[in-house]
Amino acid sequence: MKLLRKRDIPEERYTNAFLGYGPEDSHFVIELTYNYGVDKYDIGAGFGHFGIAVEDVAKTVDLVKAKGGVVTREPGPVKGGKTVIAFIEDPDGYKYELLERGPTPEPLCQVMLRVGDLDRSIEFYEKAYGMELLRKRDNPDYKYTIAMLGYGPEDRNAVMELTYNYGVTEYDKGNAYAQIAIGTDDVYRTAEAVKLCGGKVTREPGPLPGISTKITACLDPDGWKTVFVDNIDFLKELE
Ligand SMILES: C[C@@H](O)C(=O)SC[C@H](NC(=O)CC[C@H](N)C(=O)O)C(=O)NCC(=O)O
Repeated sequence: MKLLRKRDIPEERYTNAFLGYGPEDSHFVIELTYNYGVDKYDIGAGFGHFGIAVEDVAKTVDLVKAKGGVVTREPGPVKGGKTVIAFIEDPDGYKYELLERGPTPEPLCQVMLRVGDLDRSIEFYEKAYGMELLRKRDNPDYKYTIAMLGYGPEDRNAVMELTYNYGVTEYDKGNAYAQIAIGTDDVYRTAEAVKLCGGKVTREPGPLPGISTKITACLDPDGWKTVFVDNIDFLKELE
């Protein structure tokens, strides 16, 4: 990944770094936050991983190992499937799944979150967030079902991978993973849609003090947070 932007907000005692495979106005990126003086977080059990598509998982794993990175699952076909995967862990314990695929404009391709009722989540992500259910796959041998949802095909866009483990309805979310951010043309309408679908709006829509970017924040049925950011305001912020 490339470091795209770093900003220090001393008055709020944190520093952000934005990393990804392409510019923030057209790519999914990871926002890492350092809160002054805090060097450890609890990742919890609900957050799964970020997915990165690579053309050769084994070669990537060798590179990760050569740089002293931690590999928690060696390359090989996913249990119950064919896709070659591996898992690596960053220095804070966040997991990254490497997925073997052809070339893609969006290598940073997934956020996996565990949910307690897959159909409830699918309905919410479709109706409140306007995502499309791209595929759903049950893996009875390993007692889980996944649903991929997003705004475009998986081979060219970052998607949400929601995982339901049979019989598990709740997860400890820890205090490390914060949120995904999604662009919207109208934060007010988005907040309305979320409320109509039974989601909880935790930050009413409106401009942020100081920078005037309009945002709204909400929780999905499992309590996973999403921040919606006005598309035009966001582009101005990047200027
Ligand atoms: C290719 C795509 O389908 C996957 O990579 S699925 C990855 C798979 N997911 C799970 O097992 C989810 C259920 C699990 N109990 C959880 O909550 O994480 C996976 O991680 N497989 C591991 C493996 O070694 O194959």
